[in-house]
Amino acid sequence: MINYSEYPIDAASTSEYAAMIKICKEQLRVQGFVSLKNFLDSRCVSSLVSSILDLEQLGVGFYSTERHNVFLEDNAKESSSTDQDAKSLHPRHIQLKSSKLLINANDLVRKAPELDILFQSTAFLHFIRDVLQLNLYPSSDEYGKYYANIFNKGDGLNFHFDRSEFSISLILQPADDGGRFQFVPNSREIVEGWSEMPLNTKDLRSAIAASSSKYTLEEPDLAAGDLYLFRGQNSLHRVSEITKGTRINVILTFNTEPDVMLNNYTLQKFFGVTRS
Ligand SMILES: O=C(O)CCC(=O)C(=O)O
Ligand SMILES: [Fe+2]
Repeated sequence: MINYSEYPIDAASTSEYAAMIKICKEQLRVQGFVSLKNFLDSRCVSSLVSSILDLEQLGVGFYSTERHNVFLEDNAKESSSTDQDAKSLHPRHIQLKSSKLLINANDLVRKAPELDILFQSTAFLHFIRDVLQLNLYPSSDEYGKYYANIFNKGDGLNFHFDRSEFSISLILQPADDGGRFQFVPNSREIVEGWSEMPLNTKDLRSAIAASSSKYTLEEPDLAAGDLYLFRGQNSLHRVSEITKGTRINVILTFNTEPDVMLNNYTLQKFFGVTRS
């Protein structure tokens, strides 16, 4: 399942393990992002993709479509305060659209047992603890401990800063066109200073170029089987609109406290479930 020859997460006392952790930590420190190419072997990826697509075919999953600003904050109060604010093109006032289909852990567990094995694996837990340098606990939320996101044509996750400190994601299938993961490391400050929110890659590049040269737009090549860890709180990012094919990824949820549960708002809005 895991490509242990390249990623010896099961051999924590070896120098190869130490070297791998060092590289991951350094990339995370500099960019807030690290990807591990081919973390899952191709058999495991194919099996997960077909299980997830079968579930989608059966009508399992919740399609959410929402509007949000880059800060994922409610701006209703500010935008109604003055006419000028209402006309402002400042990122805080621009509502962006995101949509995707989500299949929760409860629906995945029987069809995709590999995910559960990976999620429960102590070697994997120790590995992400070592890279993120945090005492992490696997989520015990029956819906949110892991979940698949399926992006079809027209779907995407528009520009935002995450609310959570970090995310751990497995890419199972990139889109045939579009669906690019793009991010601007440590960009919160410049984005807050923009008078106009760029809405596409070209305008984003110009807006970045107009500020200090220390900012860059990163667009890592993410392929099937890659694992990535991302600190998304201060780095503007998105999954650009899918223009061809289907993008599938799985989010694995680890928290800095044990027994964290998703709140009802998130469960209803993105998972389409209410806890019984
Ligand atoms: O799907 C991805 O690769 C990124 C997802 C993301 O940015 C998020 O869930 O906040
Ligand atoms: Fe995000």
